[in-house]
Parts: sequence; C-alpha cells; structure tokens
Amino acid sequence: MSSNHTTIVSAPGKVLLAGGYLVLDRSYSGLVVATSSRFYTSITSPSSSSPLISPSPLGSSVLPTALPSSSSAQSSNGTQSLTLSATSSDETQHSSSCEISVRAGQFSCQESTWTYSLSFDDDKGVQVEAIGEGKNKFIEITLTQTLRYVRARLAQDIGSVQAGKELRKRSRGIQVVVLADNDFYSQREQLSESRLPPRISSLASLRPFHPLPRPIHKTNKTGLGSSAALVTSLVAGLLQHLGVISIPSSSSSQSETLHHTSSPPPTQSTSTTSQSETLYISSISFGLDIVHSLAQFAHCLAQGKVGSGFDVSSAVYGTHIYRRFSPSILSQLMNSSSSSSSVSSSSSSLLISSLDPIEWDQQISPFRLPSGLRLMLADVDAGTDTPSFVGRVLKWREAERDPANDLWGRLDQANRCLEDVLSRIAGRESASDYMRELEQASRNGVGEKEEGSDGLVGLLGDAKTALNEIRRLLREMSDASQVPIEPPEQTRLLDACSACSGVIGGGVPGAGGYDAIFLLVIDQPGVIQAVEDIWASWTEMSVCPLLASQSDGGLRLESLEAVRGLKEALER
Ligand SMILES: Nc1ncnc2c1ncn2[C@@H]1O[C@H](COP(=O)(O)OP(=O)(O)O)[C@@H](O)[C@H]1O
Ligand SMILES: C[C@@](O)(CCOP(=O)(O)OP(=O)(O)O)CC(=O)O
Repeated sequence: MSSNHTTIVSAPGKVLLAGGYLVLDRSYSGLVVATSSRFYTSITSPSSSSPLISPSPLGSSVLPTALPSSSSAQSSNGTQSLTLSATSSDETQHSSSCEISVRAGQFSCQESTWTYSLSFDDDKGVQVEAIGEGKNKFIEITLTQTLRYVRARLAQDIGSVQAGKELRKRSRGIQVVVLADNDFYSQREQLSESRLPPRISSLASLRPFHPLPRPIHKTNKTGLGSSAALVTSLVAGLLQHLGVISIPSSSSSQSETLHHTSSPPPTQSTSTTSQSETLYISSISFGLDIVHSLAQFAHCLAQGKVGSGFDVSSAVYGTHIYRRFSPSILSQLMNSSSSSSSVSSSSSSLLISSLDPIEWDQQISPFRLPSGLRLMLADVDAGTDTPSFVGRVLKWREAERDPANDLWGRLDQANRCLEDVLSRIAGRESASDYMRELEQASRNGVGEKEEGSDGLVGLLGDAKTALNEIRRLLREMSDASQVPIEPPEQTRLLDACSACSGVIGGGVPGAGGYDAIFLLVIDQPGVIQAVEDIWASWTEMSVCPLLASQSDGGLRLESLEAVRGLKEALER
C-alpha cells in the first residue's frame, strides 16, 4: 500500500458569554458558546506504518481493524480495548527511534515547523525530544503526553515491551499540520493590504487559512482560544490516528446528538435516548471524554496552571453550560509530570488512572442559542492580560469575602436568568409565527420587558434585561476590584450597539477587558448591517468584526473536501 493515510480533526473556538470568574469556582457554572471558526489538525503517515489501521477514505472513521465491535467488553476506563493482533514481523525493520514533525500551516514554514525525535525504551517508555531551536510548548507537551497515554493504554493490553514496538510502528513517519481559521488571529493587516474595509463580507472574501507574516508569538490573537483548540484537536487527532478512539464525523447525523448527550457519567446525563442508543453513544462519548481529560491535562501543563478549563471543554463538546472539574483531580499528575518526556511504569498507571473519565466531575449541560438569533463578535484593538486580571479579581474576592460572595451570588442568578430565557426562546422555535415575530421585533426594536408584554417579544425583552443586568454587575465587580472588566470605553461601545433595533444585548466575553465584545442580535441582514456600520465608524477604539457566529458542535472528524481551502492550505 503506497498511498498515505490521513486523519483530519477540528475543534471550535469559544466565547464565554456568561460566568467569567465565577466559572473558576466549582460552585458556579459558565455559559460557553462554541464558534463556527475552527482549529484543524491533519495527521498523515505512510499507510505501511500503521498496519493495524484499516486504510479508509479521507475523513471517514478510521477504526483500527483489531478494535472490538461496540458489543465487546470495554476496558476499566471505559474506552475501547486495544487488543491487538500479533506485532507484525516487519518490526525489525524499524530503528528504536523515529521522528514526528508538526507544522503550523499558515506561518513561515522555517520558523513554524517543529520536529520531535521519539525513542522507545522498554523501561522508560516513550521519550520525546525537540530537535532544533524553535519551541512550541503547547505542541511539545501535547505530543508527549498523548504518546505517553497511548503507550500506557497499549501496555495494559500487550505488555510494555510490545507496546513500545507497536507505538513506534504506528508513529513512524507521522507528519502533522495545524491550521486555524482566520478568525483566531487579527486580520486587520490582511484586510488593509487588500484595501478591504473591516466588514464581515471582507473577512469572508479573504482566502481561508490566510498566511500570516509574523511568528505565532508576535501575532495578535482575537480571544477564541487558539491554544485550547490546538491542544484539543491535536490530542483527538493523534488518539484517532493511532487507533485509540473513534470521533464522530462531520457528516454523521449523530454528531449533534452526541454533543448534547455526551457527558461523563454519572453526573449529568440529561439524555432521553433509548437504552440501545445510550449504549452506542456512551461508548463513543467515552472517546470524547478521554480527549477531554487528556486535553485538559496537556493544556494545564503547557499553561503552567490549572484554569477553569471551559475553553478545552467547549473545544470537545461544543456549546454548553460548564461546571468545572475539581482541580484536585490533576494535582498528583501535574506534580509528577512537569514536562518530562519519559515515563516509568508507576507514572504510566497514574496517567491512566488520573485521566479516566470516571474520575472526572465536570458537568456538561446541554444548551444552544435559539435559531434566528446570532452571536456577533468583534476584536477590539487594545491589549489586556487575562492572567493578571484573574489574579487581581481573585485577590479582591479573597480580601473582601462577604461583598464578593454577595456579588457572585447575584451574578450567578443573572447568568441563570439568561440561560433560562434563552432556553425558553429556543422552546418556541417550532411555533409557526416564530421567524415572523423575530423579524418584526428586529424592525420594532427589542426593549427591556414592559408590563403586559409576553410571548416571544416579552422573552426577547427578558433576554435584554438579563444581559444588561450581567453587564451592570460586571461593572460593579470592576469598581470594587479596580479591574477594568467592563471599562468605560467598552460600556460606550456596547451601549451604542445595544441601542440598535434588533440587538438584544451584549457584553465583554470571558475575563472582559478591552479586547473583544459580543452581541446577541436577531439574525436579519438589516440588524447585522446596522451593527457593522457602528463598528466601522467607531473612532474611540478600532473595532473589527470576526466572521464567526455560534455553532453547537464540538470536536469532529473532517473530510478534506468538505472544508473550504483546507486542501490548498495543506499543500502550501
Ligand atoms: N496556529 C498555531 N500553530 C501552532 N501553535 C499555535 C497556533 N496558535 C496558537 N498556538 C500556540 O498557542 C500559544 C498561544 O496560547 P495562549 O497565549 O494561551 O493564547 P490563546 O488565549 O489564544 O489560547 C502560542 O504561543 C502557540 O504555542
Ligand atoms: C476569567 C475566566 O473565568 C475566563 C477567561 O476567559 P477568556 O475568554 O477571557 O480567556 P482567555 O482565552 O484566557 O483570554 C478564567 C477561566 O475561566 O479560566
């Protein structure tokens, strides 16, 4: 077999619509919306290097031939058993090391290709060493920890020595390309080079995966969570390619259902599926759950801290209401791992046990924005540093416990009101006059709910009230903590946008600051145009739209032909 074998996986970006700061504390939840802009990981290896993986059309599910069927027993951690056929006789052809390269496809090839040498030692497990000068901590750590995990899983089934040989065979010749949709990075320069105004239509006309002129660390990000989407898609791509999991494909009708029902047992399955469906879903969703725990771990290790993890969670599961995992789940692993690339048998079992989805207590509750509404995002040109914001806000909360807890409680209530009213609007989607009423409201304007107005118009008014209340409380937090979460410049911009007919409301996503805003609007051309006019003429700060809107789906397996511009970008 001479043709290559390719796996392409994508993960969405994120917008934390409600729950910034609160979501760091497991007593509260956050509303995270996944974006239509995605991060792609493509993994190719010569088909001869992965003899146990059936050669299949690009983008289709690539199950290892030796994997048991869905009716077979599952291993202790719930993922599928990796029972293998005897290691093939060609293993002697391979040396005890091999190389894997990872290239960031839209950056300079020279500066943004990282090559890693993998050695497989019977005692030490797999060792990953960067070759050359350039470093990419997120990629190196993700690659290392994912290979450690795969080796540890293989070792459970076929013993340590065979596991090393098998992994070496499967890893040989792997080439990875990572590509982010344009939205992840500021496209101001690309727009002005092409003499295009900062409009959504201009962004749509830029070539997909537009090459970027500077190295990654000097490129302005837009806040969609590039590192979380990178880590998640890379973990998932490798696990899929190496035959450990099976991710739903983008064409699979199951994928949205999976998203809405996938949650680590036993905490929060709100699924109403039949038992047989549930069995099918849970065997696959366990694949997603292992991606989740491994990606959270790799992301925390690369960041050097354990954050709330809402970004990784939405990269895996898509839009949802997120309650964080207990940080203690990762303590032992974080302490024992540093970024060390080797693995002893004791740390190997710690890896398997700590990442077992059964041990994880995050909650993923289904949520989606109602149809007919649209999330609009803008990149605001001014820089803030989220880590320092978080540190300062938490320090204030520590110092002023009572007022802070009182504020946390009121914010939580406002956040829940927003979730509740949006779900109630979504509950009306099937009404025959739903779209007509929305269209009418987009012309008449959405006001905070008035006495006596009920029905859809009343609900839209309630949504406006909830969004405004959240903003008001975040300004209270800004004043009390002296951290500019919604600074006056953003207040002016948001107020101007919110006054537009058809705009329900908006806010500062996540940690807030000067970087970005979101708006929730009725999805009508007139409304979008009016908002874009305000942004284009805003002089106090430079406001550039993002192309993305909301998307429900999380991680997915892609087919090369289905993603505009991907083939060309991979061939560059
Ligand atoms: N396209 C890319 N290719 C490779 N690595 C990337 C890419 N985009 C982001 N990264 C990695 O993620 C890091 C940025 O992470 P971070 O500062 O946490 O930003 P964000 O908030 O967008 O996640 C970069 O330094 C780089 O290591
Ligand atoms: C404060 C937070 O609750 C939310 C931060 O959300 P952002 O979307 O601002 O995050 P970055 O991608 O790191 O910029 C911290 C957290 O939950 O980890």
